[in-house]
Amino acid sequence: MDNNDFSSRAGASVGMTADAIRVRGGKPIQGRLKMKGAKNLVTKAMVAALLGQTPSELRSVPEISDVQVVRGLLEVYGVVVESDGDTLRLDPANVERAHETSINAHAGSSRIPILFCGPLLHRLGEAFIPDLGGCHIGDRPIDFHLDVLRNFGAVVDKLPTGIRMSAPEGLHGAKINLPYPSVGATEQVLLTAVMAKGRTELSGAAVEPEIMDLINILQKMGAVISVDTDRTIRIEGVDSLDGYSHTALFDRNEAASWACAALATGGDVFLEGAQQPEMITFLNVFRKAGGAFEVQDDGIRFWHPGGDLKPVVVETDVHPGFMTDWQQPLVVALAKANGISIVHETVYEQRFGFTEALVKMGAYIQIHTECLGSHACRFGQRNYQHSAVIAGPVELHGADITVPDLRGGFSHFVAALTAEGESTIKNVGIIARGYEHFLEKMQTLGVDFEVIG
Ligand SMILES: CC(=O)N[C@H]1[C@@H](OP(=O)(O)OP(=O)(O)OC[C@H]2O[C@@H](n3ccc(=O)[nH]c3=O)[C@H](O)[C@@H]2O)O[C@H](CO)[C@@H](O)[C@@H]1O
Ligand SMILES: C=C(OP(=O)(O)O)C(=O)O
Repeated sequence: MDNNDFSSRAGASVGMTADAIRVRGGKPIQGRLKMKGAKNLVTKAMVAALLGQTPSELRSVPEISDVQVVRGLLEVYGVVVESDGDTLRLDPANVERAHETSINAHAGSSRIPILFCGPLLHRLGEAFIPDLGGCHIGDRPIDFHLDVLRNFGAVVDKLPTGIRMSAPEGLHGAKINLPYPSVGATEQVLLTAVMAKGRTELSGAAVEPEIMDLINILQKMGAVISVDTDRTIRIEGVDSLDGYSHTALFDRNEAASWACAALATGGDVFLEGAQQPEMITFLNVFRKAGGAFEVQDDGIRFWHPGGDLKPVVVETDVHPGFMTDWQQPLVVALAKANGISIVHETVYEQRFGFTEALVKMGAYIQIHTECLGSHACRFGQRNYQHSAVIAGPVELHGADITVPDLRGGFSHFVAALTAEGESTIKNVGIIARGYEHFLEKMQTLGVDFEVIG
């Protein structure tokens, strides 16, 4: 499936019919937006419902296309999914009767199918996983996932169309050490270990807030999980789990995106539902770059307080570091800062493709293969273009842009908001993967735009 097909399908699945928009920039964004549950938690929470003997209820579910994709997958497996406003009720009672192990229909649209393995192996004894989707920001291998599953006793066969798995002897607890604190692989361990026979010890785990919220959910279901301060997670397998009732953690990535949009445009936004603990690292960088914020009980206000924006040196990292999904809109604000900034991307090897469009719009950005942050990362000696030097301040001008991926697309949109003149942005449907009611939010914030395709 090419990106344009996916873009329009993604947007249309959540009522975003636009595929191209024209934006007239140069106006600060202003207004109040509500942050719903995190894309990176909600989709996994939906998979967790497969493990329950009784129905689950998930609240604050955003209307984004990644949620639709996972809903479609669950329905293929016989899970009955009902929505009422932003609440989902997921009933897995029919999974054994439906006994569907092939989810080819959704190949290529999301990375979540790989997380179905553990729950399906527990429930059905087998699983088939097609080629995965998600943003094209590096190779995104699944070797850690497959190693993890083999450790639990799964038999893995790679086929030309995907991966077939079975667990002839059932799954048993394991001692696992991740070579890198991968978010997905940590979730794979959690979703598999909770019902594996015996104990699992995972060292080198990722501890992102979305993972902690998934642990909250699994504990509500009856799982026994402890997290140590040294990235070790211990799980005692149980024989059965119930459904859960849970309000999803807010989307800190969406919040950071709109905060950067306010900074870059000289604007002022109040993000209802945003919370400080999950954003501490972002808030520090936002302040150092010249932004102002105020934490309130019901959300966080972000604004540009006037004066020059300041250059910063940032290294993306696993939590509690600066999240890789935050750097793209920040780069646009840094293009407007007075001086030279550096962003060293240490999580994905190819996450600066989006800067080409910014350069076309007048930004001064150079990408280097060297590690320009404070420490050498996995990509330093491997010829990956993973450090960006951004010199400002520059005035951006409008351009014709095609959205390459979710966060890169959002940064193009921010660039168009700050630019002199008009920009046309194509492939905007991809933005609906992770940003709820994007066009409506643009209206709320006073953006001058029209849908052109
Ligand atoms: C749906 C979701 O939650 N997506 C998030 C998740 O992606 P995702 O879970 O895919 O990201 P990972 O944390 O697994 O990836 C981190 C790094 O580990 C590497 N790796 C990962 C798995 C593997 O089997 N082998 C391997 O080498 C990846 O190529 C990457 O370089 O965490 C990322 C890092 O916070 C975020 O940017 C994504 O928004
Ligand atoms: C990389 C991202 O998502 P995914 O892992 O779903 O592609 C993202 O949200 O920026």
